[in-house]
Amino acid sequence: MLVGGELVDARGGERYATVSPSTGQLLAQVPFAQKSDVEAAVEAAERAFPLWRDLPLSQRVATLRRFIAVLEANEVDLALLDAADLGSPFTSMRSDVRLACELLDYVCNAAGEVKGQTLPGTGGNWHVTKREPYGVVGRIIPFNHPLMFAAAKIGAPLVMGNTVVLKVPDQTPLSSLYMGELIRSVFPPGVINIISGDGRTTGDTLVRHPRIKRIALTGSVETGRLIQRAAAESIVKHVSLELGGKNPMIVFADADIDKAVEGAARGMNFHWSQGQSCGSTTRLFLHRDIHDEFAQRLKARVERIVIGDPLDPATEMGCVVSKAQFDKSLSYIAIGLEQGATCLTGGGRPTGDEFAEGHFLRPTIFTGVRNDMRIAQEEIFGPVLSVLKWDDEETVVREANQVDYGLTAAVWTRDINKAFRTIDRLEAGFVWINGSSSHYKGVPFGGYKNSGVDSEEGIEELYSYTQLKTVNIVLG
Ligand SMILES: NC(=O)C1=CN([C@@H]2O[C@H](COP(=O)(O)OP(=O)(O)OC[C@H]3O[C@@H](n4cnc5c(N)ncnc54)[C@H](O)[C@@H]3O)[C@@H](O)[C@H]2O)C=CC1
Ligand SMILES: O=Cc1ccc(S(=O)(=O)O)cc1
Repeated sequence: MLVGGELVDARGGERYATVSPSTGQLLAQVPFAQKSDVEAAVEAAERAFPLWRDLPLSQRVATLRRFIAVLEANEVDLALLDAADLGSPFTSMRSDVRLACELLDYVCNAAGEVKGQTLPGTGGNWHVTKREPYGVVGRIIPFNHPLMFAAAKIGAPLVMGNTVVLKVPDQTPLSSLYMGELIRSVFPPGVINIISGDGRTTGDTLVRHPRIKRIALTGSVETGRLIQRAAAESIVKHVSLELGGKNPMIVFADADIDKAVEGAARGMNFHWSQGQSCGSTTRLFLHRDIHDEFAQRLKARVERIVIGDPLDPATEMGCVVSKAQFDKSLSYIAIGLEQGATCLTGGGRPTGDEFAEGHFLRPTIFTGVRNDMRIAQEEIFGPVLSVLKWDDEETVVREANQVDYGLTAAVWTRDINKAFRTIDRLEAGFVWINGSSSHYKGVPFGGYKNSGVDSEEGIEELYSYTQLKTVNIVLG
């Protein structure tokens, strides 16, 4: 782990194993941070804060640019670690490293735009606002895009003058820990601290720390709720949450079918993460007139996806991260069948000796899904797509909204009026018209309803790592 500029173990020597999801082999024993280790990381971040805060913005930006250069120079190694630890394809993990660099580049460019205001004077007085960092920020990330989240999600708090304690994912810690080694000499000691461990001890201690006012989580709804409660039991905190999704993609009969079939396959992120991305469009609403043809074309499309060894550059889809995620997907496949849906393709492990040891699953499509079925309501976080048939606009919008989540949604039509009418009524924070899956530089991403609080990736994220101070200059 990286604490106060030093590479350290847990003080008591506690470690846990991280295992390859594609072969079952032990990859490494990594430090398991206990309460005293979290305390040490927070103290190091507190010590580093005044100097980092007082650096001119240009110097903080220059430091982040050196960080980007280190990531770029180590793209292959970082991507290999993620492919080995997570099971996603090496080529996708290379693009994750580049995405992290792009997101960091945006943060560097946008930082100067985070400004205060001058307000109309009262009685000759002046009133100005300024933005100040919080101090130490606690940043907690999930397993599914390990390096991308570890690198990109520390950009905004750091550039705004905060120091950070980053809690890396339990299941996929290797790339984040290696990143700590690589950036040790880039940042002044204690500005960025990187700790590994679990949620219950390591994460919870960070969340409850009485001198951390600002906590940010990317993770599940369940963890988001636990964190809101734990934070509130400690002090009053600013908690931002990027959580799960059960995201609808609505295809009208007039859509460009070739593009929409590709959009549905890409929207599931089979290629990027075996469906383990919270923005995945996992509920596909097809208009009755195009349903059968669309479903057949999508089946053919996903059956062409090359499943294989995550380390092989030719692999398009790897395996899911753990036995727990594998079993979860299989149990939802069983539930889908039990509740009367039809498995159009997939439904289990691919055949072949090379898939016997790993957590490999075929891309799975269910048709005949009703909106009240569990596979239409609950986040599976695996390669399982639910297809629902629709007839009228009002019903499809109601059903699309009839879930507890509200992260992303997609609408496919050639009619701009239909498109806007529909997106205006969809309860989701990030909506595509004739698109899916993509994130765009500087464009905010965040959820409605149980999918989160606040947004990231746009200027609002930078503001969210500042607190507002109003200064009254009394002249009158
Ligand atoms: N909205 C978004 O941008 C994204 C959301 N996600 C969501 O993340 C979930 C999958 O990732 P997982 O790693 O399984 O999520 P998770 O919620 O189990 O864990 C996420 C992180 O929170 C930590 N954690 C767990 N319990 C904690 C506690 N009580 N206190 C403090 N920290 C705790 C974990 O150690 C881990 O580092 C899915 O629900 C997915 O939708 C994933 C990626 C992006
Ligand atoms: O920052 C880019 C980003 C954020 C979230 C996701 S997903 O939620 O896992 O889809 C992907 C990329």
